[in-house]
Amino acid sequence: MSLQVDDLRVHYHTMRGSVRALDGASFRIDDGEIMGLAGESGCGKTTLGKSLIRFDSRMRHVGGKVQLDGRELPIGDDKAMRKHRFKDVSLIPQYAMSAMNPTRKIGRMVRELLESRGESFEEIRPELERRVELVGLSTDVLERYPIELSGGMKQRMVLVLSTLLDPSLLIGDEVTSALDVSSQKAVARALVEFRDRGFVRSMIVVTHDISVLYQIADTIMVMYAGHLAEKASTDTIIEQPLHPYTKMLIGALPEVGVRYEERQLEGIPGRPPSLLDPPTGCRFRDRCPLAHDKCIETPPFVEVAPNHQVACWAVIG
Ligand SMILES: Nc1ncnc2c1ncn2[C@@H]1O[C@H](COP(=O)(O)OP(=O)(O)OP(=O)(O)O)[C@@H](O)[C@H]1O
Repeated sequence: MSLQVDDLRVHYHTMRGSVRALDGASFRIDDGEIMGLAGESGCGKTTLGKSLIRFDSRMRHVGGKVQLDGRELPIGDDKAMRKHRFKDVSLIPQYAMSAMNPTRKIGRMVRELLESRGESFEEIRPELERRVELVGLSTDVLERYPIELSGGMKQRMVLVLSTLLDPSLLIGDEVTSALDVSSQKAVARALVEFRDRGFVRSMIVVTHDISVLYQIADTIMVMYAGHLAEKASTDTIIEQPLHPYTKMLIGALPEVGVRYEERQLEGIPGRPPSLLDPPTGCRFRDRCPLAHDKCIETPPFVEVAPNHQVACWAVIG
């Protein structure tokens, strides 16, 4: 098993109080697994991804633990995490391609990054060039400035860079967003290829866009308002989702073959609760057509079939 997360709680401290962005997440990712992380904006996807690599100044590790390849990751300890970043766990943050330093040629940027980690650029260069070509770029890109590359080229370069030291886990946050469809496909293909070649053991791909996950993810985990709702194989999530919220989310995607009778769920009124003061129990209950008395208690995330977990009282009984 690659990643094991137990009861992870991450909150943001703000002037108005604690934002309970991730409130008790437990799941695992197997070796070789590409897990898509889906859910509406603000449900905590980025918080989960970031918490596995770097806390920002407002984030607090309130509880829970994370193990990668059987060893605990000191996620709340910025200094202790330093030796794991890039080598064991790597992140492609949202808007990574726009964050590339415009004043540095790409090759120089890679050199600086490697040297800051105590690695030799010259030793790694042949492998770097091989991977640059593998993602369909010419090695000339190393002599170019980021501004000279298209969005899709930059994103493939960011993928090469973030996986150069063969991390065990790669977290990609909206890596295909803001790209045209053919660039999206090229980046998605590169992600799968990198996993297949063992450049990275497992991946979390964070996106709003379930159709991207349909192409590349082995499993999909759905979040709702800081809680996990459901995790299963991609086919199961698309074709036989159990959680009412997953059904609603998938109902917005008729093109991936979802049954029409479920599309009515798209129209569920209401909005997710504020995470500053979330209700007790199931956070979806105010919008849920199946809500009943029991839902004032928080449903556990239970394995209802092999590799299929759901947190819903109407499903688990
Ligand atoms: N730095 C921060 N300070 C305070 N609250 C934050 C901060 N970052 C995120 N949040 C809050 O935490 C919750 C989860 O946000 P997060 O960005 O993890 O969601 P998300 O699902 O990734 O959303 P999106 O898809 O829009 O990126 C939201 O309520 C958000 O407002």
